Amino acid sequence: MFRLMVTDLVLSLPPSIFAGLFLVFSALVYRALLRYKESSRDTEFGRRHGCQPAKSFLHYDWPFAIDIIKNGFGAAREKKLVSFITKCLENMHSTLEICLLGGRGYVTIEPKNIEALLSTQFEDFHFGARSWGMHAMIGDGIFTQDGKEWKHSRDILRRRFVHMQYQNLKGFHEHVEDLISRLKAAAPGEVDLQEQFYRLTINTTIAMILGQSVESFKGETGLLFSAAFDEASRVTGTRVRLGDLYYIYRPRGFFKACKTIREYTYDFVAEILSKNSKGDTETENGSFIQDLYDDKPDIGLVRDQVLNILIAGRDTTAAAMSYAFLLLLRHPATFEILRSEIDQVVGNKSAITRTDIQSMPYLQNVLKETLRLYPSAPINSRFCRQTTTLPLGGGPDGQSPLLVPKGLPVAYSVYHMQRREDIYGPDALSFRPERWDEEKLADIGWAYLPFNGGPRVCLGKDFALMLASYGIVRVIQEFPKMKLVSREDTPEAATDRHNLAITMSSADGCKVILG
Ligand code: HEM
Repeated sequence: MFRLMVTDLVLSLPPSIFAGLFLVFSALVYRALLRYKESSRDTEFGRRHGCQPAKSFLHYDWPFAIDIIKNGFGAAREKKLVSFITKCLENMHSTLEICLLGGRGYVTIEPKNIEALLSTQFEDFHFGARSWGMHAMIGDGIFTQDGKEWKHSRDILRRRFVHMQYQNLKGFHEHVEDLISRLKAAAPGEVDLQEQFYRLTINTTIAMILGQSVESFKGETGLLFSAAFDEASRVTGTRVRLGDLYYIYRPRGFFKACKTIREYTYDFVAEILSKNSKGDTETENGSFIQDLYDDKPDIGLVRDQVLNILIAGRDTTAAAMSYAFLLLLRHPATFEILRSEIDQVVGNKSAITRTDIQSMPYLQNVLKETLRLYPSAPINSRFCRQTTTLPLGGGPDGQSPLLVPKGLPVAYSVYHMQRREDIYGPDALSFRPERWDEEKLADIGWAYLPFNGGPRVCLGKDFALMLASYGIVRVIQEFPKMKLVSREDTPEAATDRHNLAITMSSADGCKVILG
């Protein structure tokens, strides 16, 4: 009876609908066949490369791992997402398979696998969905591009960065002294250093890229721009974490914030280009923008590239400086060693040079150790471009390769890798800058990676380390007696709450009494 009804229905359909249904059905069958063919090709590929199934799997109790998603969102609300992820990774092998909402992927904290992702098998992986979530804020630029477009952007920008590397640090002076004046105005009271460092890094990064004094950013424009930038970065961080579901998160105010920063940046770029064309540029740094424009004469594209560098440069360096102070002030003996190194090398001198910084090995160790415990980009990911393997993580001992089919995401956590006791020793969680003088860390290689490695290694590493060093030296010279507002006994306690967006920062800031 049912069969007859269906036959009647089909025969009563106009021929065009019938043809349409037939096409859809054929397409579905074709896709299923293709998937089947691909997966048998992948299995064959895995067999040839000695791949074994993953040793560890993310444990969940509810179907589709909904409990993990729910608890993860809860932890993020309480600023405890990093600790939540730490718990999930506990007692696991260094590479594990996860399956969330039916989507499979790997998470790794294994140096060899991370080296494969970022360097030795660079061509097998790309950014994938990560870039889509960033697009509304920063458009197309070095941070969102892949393949040929990325390579082109990188070549152009690298030339500018290499050039900057040989500059003395005079460009930082004005902005660091502005910071010191703001702190002096607040002394001897309480101040959140983290907020102040954000202001310092946005000013210096803008000055470096736009090549003119930041006068135009001072006052209301600068504040509006910074507030919009904060809001847009915060939302963009969550959109990036949502992968290809990024578009479902669109809180009120987000698109307005994106519009504000995009319009302001467009105007700044246009103004500089117009000044350049009249021969009116204040410093030779104006050529940063000019280089980009000469390469592709489209102000919108130059604007996007500028925003890409801003997002890469602002939060990362400010967070590193804040965590450095949090750690130093919880370890007064370490603070004292650094203070006395500063005293010996530069005394009260305020114009710090590159040579001064290079003569302070303890300061370099402090920054290295800070970025080990709190890497600014703690968790990152890549998507597989073509079916490949990861060197480790498969088989009963986790020593066999793993098959990575095309399209699969692989997340890597530098944060957790840099805290591994089997690599850094039983005191891996302690802040101990001296460890960097020990021989066993001399060949640390891919197990220390705050600036990434391989072809996409951070372009601003030298800039960031010089600025952070300069800022730390000046703040300690001026306020050698500063104290944390709430001094916890355990070094980790107060920094345990983090904002995890694209970068990580202390959710409670770095509140100090300047003394
Ligand atoms: C402590 C400070 C910093 C840290 C820890 C840091 C870390 C990183 C990391 C981990 C990446 C790789 C991201 C990825 O491929 O997924 C990266 C890329 C990048 N960084 Fe930094 N960064 C810092 C400061 C800066 C600064 C100050 C600038 C510029 C002013 C900058 C410019 C860039 C650029 C342009 C890229 C993209 C490189 C590419 O994809 O080819 N960074 N950074």
